[in-house]
Amino acid sequence: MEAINKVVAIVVAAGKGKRMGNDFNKQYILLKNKPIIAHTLEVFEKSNVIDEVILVVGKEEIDFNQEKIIKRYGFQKISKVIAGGRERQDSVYQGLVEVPKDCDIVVIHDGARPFVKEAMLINSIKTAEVKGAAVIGVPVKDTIKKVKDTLEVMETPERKYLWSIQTPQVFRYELIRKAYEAVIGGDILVTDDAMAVEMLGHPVKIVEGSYENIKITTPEDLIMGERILQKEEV
Ligand SMILES: Nc1ccn([C@@H]2O[C@H](COP(=O)(O)OP(=O)(O)OP(=O)(O)O)[C@@H](O)[C@H]2O)c(=O)n1
Ligand SMILES: C[C@](O)(CO)[C@H](O)COP(=O)(O)O
Repeated sequence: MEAINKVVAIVVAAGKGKRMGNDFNKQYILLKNKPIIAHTLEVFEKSNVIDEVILVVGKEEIDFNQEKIIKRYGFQKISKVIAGGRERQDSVYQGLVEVPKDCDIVVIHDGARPFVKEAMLINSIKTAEVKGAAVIGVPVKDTIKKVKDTLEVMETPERKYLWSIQTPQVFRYELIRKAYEAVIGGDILVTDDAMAVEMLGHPVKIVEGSYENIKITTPEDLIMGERILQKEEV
């Protein structure tokens, strides 16, 4: 196993938050009086295994993030705040382009997942050091069906093989850069980072995470988020 020098995190927060239904980016909604994105960045700031953070935000939100998030909460590890792209994959790619050359491991994380834990970072980084690619996930609890556009069921995959995938998703830098170079500009939309790596034919290992590592997507998730924070305070 090669020695690890530098671990860089790319936190993507350049989405529009359409499913939340507000006229502003959902990442700035307050949970316990703090913006969602600040909760997320705090975990990376305090982490012992993250050296540097690249924050990817909407083009018009760069100044806001510098002033109201980074300065306001005193984040020191954020080396760059850059503009994202149209799709999540474009935002991740913009981040990858900015990763310094001496980086060995890249940790990609959704800004909208504020309940990421240090243990998830440690375990996924350790696994990616050995395997090249590791993603956090949990076994699905519901039965999942593959359906047609008409909502007619096509098949029911065996549940024991189905996992719900979250972020962080962690990779050796050369591997994820190569995987994204192959995807960007093409027709395929990858819905997570591992999918780009899988398309290269490289194996990806799942590291078990937590059902609380939710992505804040719709208004119900805010209620769940407040509950999770309340529980953590006790
Ligand atoms: N062009 C995009 C789209 C998404 N993201 C980020 O990717 C993460 C996961 O995306 P999602 O939850 O879908 O966020 P939005 O795209 O903002 O939500 P919606 O699809 O409801 O508009 C979020 O942290 C989001 O900010 C991004 O950086 N750039
Ligand atoms: C990357 C991801 O969070 C893994 O679950 C998810 O696929 C992002 O999807 P979105 O539609 O961009 O929120």
